[in-house]
Amino acid sequence: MKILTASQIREADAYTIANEPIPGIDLMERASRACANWIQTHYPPGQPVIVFAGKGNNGGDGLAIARILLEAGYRVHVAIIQHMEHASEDHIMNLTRLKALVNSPVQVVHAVNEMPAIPAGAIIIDAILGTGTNRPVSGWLTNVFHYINNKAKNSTIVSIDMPSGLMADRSTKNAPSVHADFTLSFECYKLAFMLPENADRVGTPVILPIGLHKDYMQHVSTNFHFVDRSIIDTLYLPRSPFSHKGTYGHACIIAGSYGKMGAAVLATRSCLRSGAGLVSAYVPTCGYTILQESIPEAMCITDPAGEFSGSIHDLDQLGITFKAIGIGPGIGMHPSTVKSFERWITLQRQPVVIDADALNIIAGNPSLVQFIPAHSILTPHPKEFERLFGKTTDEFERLGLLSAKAVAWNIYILLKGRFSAIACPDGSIFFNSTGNPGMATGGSGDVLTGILTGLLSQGYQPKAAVLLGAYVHGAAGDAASAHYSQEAMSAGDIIGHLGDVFLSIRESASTNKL
Ligand SMILES: NC(=O)C1=CN([C@@H]2O[C@H](COP(=O)(O)OP(=O)(O)OC[C@H]3O[C@@H](n4cnc5c(N)ncnc54)[C@H](O)[C@@H]3O)[C@@H](O)[C@H]2O)[C@@H](O)CC1
Ligand SMILES: [K+]
Repeated sequence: MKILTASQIREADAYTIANEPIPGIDLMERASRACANWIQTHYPPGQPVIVFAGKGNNGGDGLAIARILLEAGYRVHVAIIQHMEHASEDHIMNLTRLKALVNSPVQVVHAVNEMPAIPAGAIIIDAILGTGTNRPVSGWLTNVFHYINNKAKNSTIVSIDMPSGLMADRSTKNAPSVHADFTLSFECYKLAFMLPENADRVGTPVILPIGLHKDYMQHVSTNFHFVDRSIIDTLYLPRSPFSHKGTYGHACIIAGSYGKMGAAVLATRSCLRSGAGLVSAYVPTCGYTILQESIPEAMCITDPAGEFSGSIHDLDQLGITFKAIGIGPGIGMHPSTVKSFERWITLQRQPVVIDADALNIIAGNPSLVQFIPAHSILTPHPKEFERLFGKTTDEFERLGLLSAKAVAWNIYILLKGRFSAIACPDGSIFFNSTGNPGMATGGSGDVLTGILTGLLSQGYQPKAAVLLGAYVHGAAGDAASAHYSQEAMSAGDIIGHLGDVFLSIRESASTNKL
């Protein structure tokens, strides 16, 4: 799914109005009905509803939702927030329609002391500002937001299109905004929803299709995408009935050190569970028994240094042709490991997966960047990202940096998070849609490294591998949390659920082809 900017959404609205064609007021009615339906599906008519409406089209949506809910038997109170003098045309039209209803209560609020009381258990509809927000909110609106956020007990804030105060494409990290429980947003995710700085403002985003014109949506060009199932199904490569283990490549996981052999075990196991034909683990001698006993299906190559790896650079001399290599989980930062990694990276000619301490080694010696093979995949978490690329003032700036580095280094960078951001060498960014907080646990990243290496090994191109790998990793985490709970699940449980995810993708990909 494409993620559009506020101005592209305005263009999409205008294109739809002109080419469907449909009057703007009817498009607003469609959007408002989609919201009202969602509310009616989730909350019974007995609950009081308070609608806070601004003076633009977001407010117009609020007024239309109020009318539809009133007609459906809800008790609705409407407060128009006078944040500007003149109302939009469609706001005025919807106000007229609302006032035509018998006993419809409409109050105009000019100051925070005029705000209506919010009863316990109320559904608060926040339709003050939407994608038209063009500056951080200040002045008395700040107090209005504060009043709404300090809502009465058991009430729920449902923001329409955007939590008021948030800008779709710019940081409003330090500006006031409504903190929604749910944000019902039209047609597509907004960039602001993808960023951790807005997590407690957006609440749960719900995307409601409103039938914006297909031609516009197909042709509009954007750098930002949300990786949903429709993208994933097109990436999946079914295995050929005539294949053998050689078809799916020999993968190598370079991982582990004394006390961190679990990282090697997790990455190796997830690599095997992601379809590699053969998997070798390259580990220090101290990890030999651990690895062989826990994963009999994997081969094991040992580094003579003992408790850490110091001869990674000699791997190429073994005469084995690896189809894909993943390096980093648990390797540590012993000076010999650092030196050995530095030599090894200069010898690589095909895309590799680089994670954890391998990233920290590169951060400590930025001249290594020139040796990272084109289209390699780097998987930093935010701290590793900062060590590699430096600090940024907000997360929009960080996205810009992420994209610029992926272009400059000609690589894929997967920045881990709730919606992991995957930057591609062409500058585009894909946000992964799966995963949950239960995955914020030791070893989860090692599992991802193994999955990515396994996918590369069996012939996925790096872009397909990183998009599919991130999705599968998150989806297996979701399945694990459904089974064990977010608290009790561990990284190994993610591996345990990879099978369910591959089965389900295989099934829907083959159904789509019928
Ligand atoms: N155009 C269309 O056809 C549709 C628009 N829709 C709704 O229209 C919304 C966009 O409407 P508008 O473009 O009228 O904009 P908004 O309703 O978001 O904002 C209204 C006005 O508030 C003012 N404003 C901006 N920032 C402010 C700030 N920080 N403090 C105080 N005032 C500020 C601006 O003058 C802005 O035009 C969408 O979010 C969506 O809810 C939907 O009804 C779907 C269809
Ligand atoms: K809003």
